[in-house]
Amino acid sequence: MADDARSALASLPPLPAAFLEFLRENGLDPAMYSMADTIPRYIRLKPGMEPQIPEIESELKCRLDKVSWLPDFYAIPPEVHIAGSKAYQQGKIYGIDAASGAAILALDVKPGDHVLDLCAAPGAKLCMLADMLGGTGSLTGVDVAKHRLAACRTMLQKYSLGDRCRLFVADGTSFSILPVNSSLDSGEGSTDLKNNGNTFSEWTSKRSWKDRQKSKKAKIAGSPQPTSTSEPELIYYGKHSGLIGLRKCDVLRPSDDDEARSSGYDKVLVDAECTHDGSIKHIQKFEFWGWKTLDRRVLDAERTDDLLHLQLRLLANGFNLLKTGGSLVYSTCRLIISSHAIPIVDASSIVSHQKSFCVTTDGLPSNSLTVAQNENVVQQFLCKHPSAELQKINSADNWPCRSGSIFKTLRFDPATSQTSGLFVAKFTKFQT
Ligand SMILES: C[S@@+](CC[C@H](N)C(=O)[O-])C[C@H]1O[C@@H](n2cnc3c(N)ncnc32)[C@H](O)[C@@H]1O
Repeated sequence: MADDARSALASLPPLPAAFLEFLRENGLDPAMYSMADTIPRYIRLKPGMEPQIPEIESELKCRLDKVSWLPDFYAIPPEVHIAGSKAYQQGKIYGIDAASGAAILALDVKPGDHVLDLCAAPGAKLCMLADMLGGTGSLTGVDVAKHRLAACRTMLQKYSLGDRCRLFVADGTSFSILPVNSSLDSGEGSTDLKNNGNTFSEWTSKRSWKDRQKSKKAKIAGSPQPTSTSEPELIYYGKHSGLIGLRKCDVLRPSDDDEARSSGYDKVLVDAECTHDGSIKHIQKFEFWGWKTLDRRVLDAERTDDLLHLQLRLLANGFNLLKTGGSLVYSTCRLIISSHAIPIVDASSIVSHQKSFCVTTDGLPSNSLTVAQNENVVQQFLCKHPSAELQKINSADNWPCRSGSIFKTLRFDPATSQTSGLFVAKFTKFQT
């Protein structure tokens, strides 16, 4: 252990034995948990705001250090808060970790793409996706938590990025609405748009009587989260999202896998739900919450295993909605925790249809739970989806990350990348 790390570890309150054991089993250095204070905070500058850097620096009272490997990203000291600043309130900057920015770049969004963000809230990545699309294509954000998705809506509007977006409260494991099909007859621009409630008219935040009744009922019933069988709820769509003038029944029609292969999304992001507790900054919060809650909130086997299955189902459904030739990026916070490793699938059974697949131990213990929760999800997914292939992330050559245990996957380690840490895998769908 380096001297810096040792002295940083000495300044930490004692970590509970169960957690130290977990770290040991996973080949993780406890010193990483003292690092959160030294990892910079990252902001992304809205394109076109570069001339305003001196003004932003003087307002935040710190230098904006350009991140050489990531366009429009700047590092600032971790203690600087941006939320109270004018630059933030006026939508010139937003906070997003550099590794998250890399996951978006990995998607390689092109003008005109139809993009799906299946776990969109609170929306930093969604905003970056909208920026990359500019005034082209379409962006669909989905999240199961309505209040979190409402925060996305606020963000899109604040940064004037919502024009081509639509936001659905829905369960991402079963969401099946495809991008707006250009063959549908849109009445946009027509003078006699019939607003009879069956077609989309311009979006308004005012809710209809029917919607208000529905949410009243939901409140009485305790506002249940959408389940895989509930209908998706559209809570926002932009002026140029292509919906205006279309019949609701056409747009909201569930699709099947065959249809998605030809008319699905060009790009899909599955930034899956994780415990969050794996990120260094989150683990540090237990210092304040009390280490006793760590067992219940992080190391609880049932909860974390449920999460693993959720990640797999989100990935599988995101892939179903991808069109042939399209790309999907799957990302999770790097260190997610389960008390039961899913058995590693025999690589030879995958090699038969995944020639590029290759497992290396990569310095991690073979029973590593971080591997179980990241690479194993990828492995299990590849086993079940013969039309999926891992893709090399070309832009990653200059990134401060390393290969994951599966060839072509990436890991951003906090210590070496100076980010909060992320696991990233990119897939493409080919014709079977
Ligand atoms: C890691 S966060 C996503 C962060 C987001 N991509 C961003 O950049 O701000 C994971 C999100 O997944 C959502 N989620 C959890 N289960 C889901 C499900 N079944 N369907 C859709 N979203 C889900 C959570 O509500 C949470 O907002």
